[in-house]
Parts: sequence; C-alpha cells; structure tokens
Amino acid sequence: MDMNKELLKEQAFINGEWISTDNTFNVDNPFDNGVIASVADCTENHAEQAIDAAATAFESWKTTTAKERSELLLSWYKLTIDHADELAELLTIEQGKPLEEAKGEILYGASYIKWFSEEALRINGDLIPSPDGNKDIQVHKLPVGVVGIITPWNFPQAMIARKVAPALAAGCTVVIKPASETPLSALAMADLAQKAGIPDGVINILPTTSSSDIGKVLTSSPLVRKISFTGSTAVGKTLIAQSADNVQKVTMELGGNAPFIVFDDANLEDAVDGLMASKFRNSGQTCVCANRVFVHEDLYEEFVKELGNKVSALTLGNGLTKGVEITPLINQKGIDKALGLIKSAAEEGAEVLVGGGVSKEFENIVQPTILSKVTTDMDIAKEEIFGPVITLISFSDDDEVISAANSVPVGLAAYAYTEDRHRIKRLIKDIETGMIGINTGMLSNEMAPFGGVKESGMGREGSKYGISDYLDIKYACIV
Ligand SMILES: NC(=O)C1=CN([C@@H]2O[C@H](COP(=O)(O)OP(=O)(O)OC[C@H]3O[C@@H](n4cnc5c(N)ncnc54)[C@H](OP(=O)(O)O)[C@@H]3O)[C@@H](O)[C@H]2O)C=CC1
Ligand SMILES: O=C(O)[C@H](O)CS(=O)(=O)O
Repeated sequence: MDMNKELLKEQAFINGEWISTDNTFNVDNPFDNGVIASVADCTENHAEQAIDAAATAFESWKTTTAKERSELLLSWYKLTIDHADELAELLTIEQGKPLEEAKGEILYGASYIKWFSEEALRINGDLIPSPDGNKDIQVHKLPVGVVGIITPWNFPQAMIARKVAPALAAGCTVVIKPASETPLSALAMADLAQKAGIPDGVINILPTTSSSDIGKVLTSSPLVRKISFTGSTAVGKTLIAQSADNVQKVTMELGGNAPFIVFDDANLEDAVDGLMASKFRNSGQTCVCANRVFVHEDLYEEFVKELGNKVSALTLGNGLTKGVEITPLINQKGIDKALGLIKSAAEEGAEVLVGGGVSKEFENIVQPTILSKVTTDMDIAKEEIFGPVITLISFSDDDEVISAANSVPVGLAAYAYTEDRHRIKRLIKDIETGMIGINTGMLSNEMAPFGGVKESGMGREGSKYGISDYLDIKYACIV
C-alpha cells in the first residue's frame, strides 16, 4: 500500500542519532503477514550506549526549568497532533487495529503529553514547621534519573506517551525497548520529539528481538534508577526480580482479568453497549477488556439475545478499510491462545452461541465469539484471553458474584451495571481491582490514575498521581 513514509524510521535512536546495526528484523502487517519494514536489531552494546547517553543527558536535563520542560512537551504534543493521521496509519499497519481506533490511540497518547506538560509546572515541595521550632523542614521533589521503559504491542504509541511524558516532565531521561512486533510507532514518536526540540540523549529507542538480554542490561545497570513496564504479569515478575539487585523503582502495568457484572436492575441496552465497547476494542487485546461477563439469571436470556444480535453484526477485515471493527490479532501466538481457550471451554461444557473459530475470509482474524454456560473453574475464566471472545457466566446474588469476581490473582479493571447506590458503594469497596467502571465499559483517560492491585502491578499512570512514580522525595533539615 502507498504509505506516507515521512515518519517511517527503521534505525535505532541513540543520543539523537539514527543508528544502523549489523542485523535487522522484519516488522510484519498482522493482516496479511506482509513485511512493512526491516528494523535495526539492537544488542546489549547498544543498550549500554543508550544508558550512557541518557545518563549524560540527565545531568543537563535535570537542570532545565519546569517551564522549559513544559514548553518542550507541549511542542511534542502539537507535532503529534499535527501528524496524527500519519501516526495512525503507521500504527494500523504494524499493529492491525482499525484506523479509527488507531487515530483514537494517537489522540489518547497525545493527551498524556499535554497533561504532563501541565503537571511539570506543579511539581511542588513543602515547607513544614519543625516540632522544636528551630529548624526549617524542607521537602524537595527531585527526578529519579535514567528510566528504563519496556512497552507492549497492543498500544504501541499510547504506552510510549503515557510513560515518557511524566518521566520527562519530572526531569528524567529514558531508554525505551518497544515490542518487537510494533517498534515503528515508538521510533516515529522519537522523531517528532527531536523535531520538537527535546535534546539529544533525553529519549533513546532500542528496537530489538533480544528483549530478554536488553531487559537484563536495563535492570542490572546502576545508572538506571527506575523500570516502567506494561505487559504480561509473567514478564513483569521477571523484571521486578531482576530490578531487585539494584533496588530500582518500578512501575508495573500488568495483566488483567476484568469482571463485567450485569445486575438484575441494570439498564440492559446500556450494559450490552458497554460490553461491546469494552470487549471488542483492539479486537479484545487490551489489559482492561471485559474478560469474564457475569449476568444475573433474571436478565440472562434477554441479555444474550440482545448481545448476539450486536456481535453477529460486527464487520471483520483490514484495519485500513473504513468501517471495519474486528481486525487480526497481533500474531499466530495470540490467535492460537484465543482458539485454544475457546476449544478447552467447549470441551469443559461451554456452549458456542456465536463465532468460535477463525474467519473463513481472513485467516488472521478470530471470529467475534460468545460462549454461554461458562464457569469460573474453566481455563478461559482464569486467563487473560486477549481476543474477541465473550464468556457468559450466570449468577444469582451479590455475595456470590463479588466472591467470583475476586477469585483471580490479578486486579486491574472491573465493570458493573446497576442503579442501586448501596450496591455501588459496596462494589467500589469490595471488588479487588485498581479501577472500576460503574455503568460504563470505558474508563481510561489522562486525568485518571490508571493501574492495578494484586498481580496486576503497582504504580499509577496519568492523573496528578502519575508523576510521583518519576520523583524522589528529599528532606532537608536546616538550622
Ligand atoms: N497489560 C497489558 O497491557 C498487556 C498484557 N499482555 C498479556 O501478555 C500476554 C502475552 O503477550 P506478549 O506480547 O507476549 O507480552 P509480553 O509481556 O511478553 O511483552 C511485553 C513487552 O515485554 C518484552 N519482553 C518480553 N520478555 C521480556 C524479558 N524477559 N525481559 C524484558 N522484556 C521482555 C516484550 O518484548 P518482545 O516484543 O520482543 O517480546 C514486549 O516489549 C498477552 O496475551 C496478554 O495476556 C500483553 C501485552 C500488554
Ligand atoms: O495496556 C493496555 O491495554 C492499555 O493500557 C489499555 S488503555 O489504557 O488503552 O485503556
């Protein structure tokens, strides 16, 4: 296809230079497996170079004023908005999601850059009256230093913006390892950052297929003071363990298994619409997708009927085609995972009401699927599906469904549809997640604290809380 190649970068970005490497790796279009780019394959040596560049740049970047950092982030934001269409096209080609969703991601990512250009101006300390009256107690907020960032393929631009913006606003510098499936969005954002005037060495990007090796360099370097990661819980645990040797700060946005609960007093149409929005965004490849759908027995049959009509009407195809809603999963591993979970659920007694396999027309697209008679002891209810598959579980009372919702080791997002304000108060308190949507299936925005509890990770991204992850508190006692 004729793609705008202005922002198509295939080299590594280290210390403001575009660097070629001895080896390269292909980036494929998930729709047709066509090769769209051949990208520099960085090694541990490149990682060391990038860390040194970030450490050197930190010595000057940390002395910039908050106003200077704010203005540079605003310039980056404006260039991102100006190039939103090209960035969206690049994102769809490397990740597969519908162009309209990709544009939404670009604007969503940009909103974090704008938000933290403003938050940079509000990094204030404290003056505290001393208990004995003869000391000055000062609290200073200082940048932690060089940050190692590892990002996933499901939101390849927004996860860059959501981590880099607060880091730079705080005065930190960054070394980024993007997902090997989707490095192009990260490289394009680095290009725009350089054009916005962000100094050499502040942002460094290491595309690679040697993620484990590069991860070890980042977590073992005494120059790297923090690791920020979004991805699977399994990899998050590996990184937390590796970061322990250096006592690095960590922000971990890990896997989820969101319960979506439809109570007997729910607005049924709203609940169906909310589930459609939550489940099928990015073809189910988000960490906050509804993963277990609990429907009160009194509503179950009517809910299934309404839902079936909407799911059956979804349009499958190439993300670049206007109107397409369901697109390929990121790779064969993701397709096999979703199909395997559907198969095991059916073998364990679930009923396939809609879909259940791969599209007959598009081999990389899993059909939007509805499984009924699912139970919480099935594998599909215990794992993050990361595919367009709805699992319907019937329930009869509040205690039962809250206990079932909490019966998993992760706790990122949850959703509930009910009008009962006493029940809402109880759900906010008792559901073990970092975030809960009440009568909505979409809760992510730059002004809210995004993050999880239990094995969904630690730290928060976005909101007034997001910048704290990139700051150290220093107490000065002055007589
Ligand atoms: N919470 C979320 O938003 C996400 C959750 N997931 C969950 O993870 C499952 C698997 O998806 P997958 O893409 O494999 O996610 P991973 O967690 O494996 O990958 C996420 C990022 O971590 C990198 N990575 C993988 N292993 C290591 C390592 N040992 N050290 C350093 N970096 C590493 C990957 O690099 P590389 O690309 O080279 O493998 C990628 O950049 C999904 O099915 C889903 O359940 C996945 C993505 C996002
Ligand atoms: O990793 C993800 O799936 C995203 O954080 C979800 S969201 O922030 O785009 O909702």
